[in-house]
Amino acid sequence: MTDASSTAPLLSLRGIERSFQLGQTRLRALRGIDLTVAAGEFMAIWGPSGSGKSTLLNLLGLIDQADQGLLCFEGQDVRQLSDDALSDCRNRRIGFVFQSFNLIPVLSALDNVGLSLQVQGVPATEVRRRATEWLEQVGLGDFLHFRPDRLSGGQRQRVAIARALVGAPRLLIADEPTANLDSQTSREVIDLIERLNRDTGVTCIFTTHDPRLLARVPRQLRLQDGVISQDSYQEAA
Ligand SMILES: Nc1ncnc2c1ncn2[C@@H]1O[C@H](COP(=O)(O)OP(=O)(O)OP(=O)(O)O)[C@@H](O)[C@H]1O
Repeated sequence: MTDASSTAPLLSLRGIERSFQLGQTRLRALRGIDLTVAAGEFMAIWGPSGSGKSTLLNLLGLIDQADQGLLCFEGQDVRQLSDDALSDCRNRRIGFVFQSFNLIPVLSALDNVGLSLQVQGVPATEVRRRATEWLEQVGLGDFLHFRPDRLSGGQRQRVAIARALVGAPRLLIADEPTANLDSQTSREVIDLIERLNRDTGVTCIFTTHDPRLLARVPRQLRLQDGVISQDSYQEAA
């Protein structure tokens, strides 16, 4: 990352376009997105099915690249990064949570959370210490040795959140983290993400279909037909 990273917003998007070719037609999933996200924000992206939420989240998580426009992560234009630098940025600075949890079924909660640190060559005692600490943070201190099939959906998502944050990323990206959970558990998961955002300062961005989950979220970005139709920050300004 460049020297600009200390003062720049975490994410800055200008004129972002993303299209997909479907047979003869070109589908414009994002049609000119301008967005600035400061470090430490907690933001929900919501809106109808097909409005471009996942497409935008994939760009913010550096999983996908725009066809047009400028996207800077910590002040760095991501188009200027080599594939290796982009992967390194994604692996070290961004944690991901998915709607279907994506835990490894044969590993305990502790090993699921510690795996990425182990792969990075962190010593085993340190891996264990940090994974235990994170599982305690998400309220699963009594479930360290449970495999995913012995955990409820809400508990699995908590393991996934611990796994996403154990490497101390700058950004947590969660694509519909509550889609497979009942409404009470969904609220608990969003409350947990909100507390972790407050306590650790990690920037958190998640997508949802469910407007009932927005009450605790300071910034709400509504997408419709590939454009931002509402941004609660701009309305408040
Ligand atoms: N890889 C792809 N190939 C072709 N079309 C795609 C692809 N990804 C997304 N699209 C299209 O782009 C548009 C936006 O999709 P996206 O998944 O971002 O919407 P969404 O708001 O996340 O929808 P949902 O709430 O149903 O998940 C949709 O019309 C979708 O069909």
